[in-house]
Amino acid sequence: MNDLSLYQNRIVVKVGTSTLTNDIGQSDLRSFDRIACVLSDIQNMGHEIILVSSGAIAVGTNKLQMKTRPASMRLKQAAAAVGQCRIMNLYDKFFNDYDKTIAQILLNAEDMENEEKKENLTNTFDALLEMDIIPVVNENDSVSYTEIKSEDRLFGDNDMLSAVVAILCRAQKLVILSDIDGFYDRDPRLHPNAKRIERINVIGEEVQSLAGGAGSRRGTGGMKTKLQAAKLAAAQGIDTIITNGKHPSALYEIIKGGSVGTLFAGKL
Ligand SMILES: Nc1ncnc2c1ncn2[C@@H]1O[C@H](COP(=O)(O)OP(=O)(O)O)[C@@H](O)[C@H]1O
Ligand SMILES: N[C@@H](CCC(=O)OP(=O)(O)O)C(=O)O
Repeated sequence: MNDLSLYQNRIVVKVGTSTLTNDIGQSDLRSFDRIACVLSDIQNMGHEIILVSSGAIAVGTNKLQMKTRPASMRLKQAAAAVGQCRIMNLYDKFFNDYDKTIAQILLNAEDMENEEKKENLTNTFDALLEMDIIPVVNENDSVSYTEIKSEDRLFGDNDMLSAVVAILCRAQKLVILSDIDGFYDRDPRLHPNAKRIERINVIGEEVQSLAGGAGSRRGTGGMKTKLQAAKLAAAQGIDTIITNGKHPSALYEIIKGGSVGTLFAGKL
């Protein structure tokens, strides 16, 4: 393949905190299991899968029996360090049930700014995928937590991280599993009559004005960062689909090119 083409069978799937934890902040084990099952099955169908997973801070907060998400950066980073172990342990357990091997990759914005590091990362992803291993990616929160620090959140949200990974790995599709069925003409939590939009070809100002912030205490970024991510991916020809993480079986339709959630069409 030449340098600009995409791997037709390569998919990056991003899953948010609100899909991996329940309303009282505990790990949603059924959700971990469903995601592991569908991704393993899709890999068995010949697709290459990269999973970008949030959840480290929320799961760490719970494991440390902190009553609420910590406010200080040092405690958030400590919670992330604890929670990252826990989520990898859960993924390992569930993927193992489906006979799959996973690998952990933790990244920071700086890793993307350095050509040598980028090349090392690409080589690692390619080698893992060649061996049918499913990489599980998160931001390396304990080293630099840009989500807390950066005002514009250009990299610091895992929505953006998933787009950056999709571009780095030249994936054909980016699927963002959220706590909502897709992108609506208004935030459905605030406007019950909001309508889901099936397809968006251009992410201009008009579309951006429809996006609100996070819908739950557990999610961060909301639709704003998902649009930023979709826009970044679209510019490299990558399709982004936003759909509900409670029903990851939607991925079967998505790989067939069916209409699920909201499609942001990639355009070069
Ligand atoms: N136009 C919109 N369409 C759909 N959801 C929206 C929109 N604007 C804001 N939202 C909010 O974005 C939330 C999803 O983002 P987020 O809270 O970051 O969750 P997650 O971590 O699961 O991705 C929804 O629950 C919803 O309340
Ligand atoms: N790196 C952080 C995730 C931050 C984040 O973007 O969360 P989310 O909005 O749930 O995708 C963590 O693992 O807790």
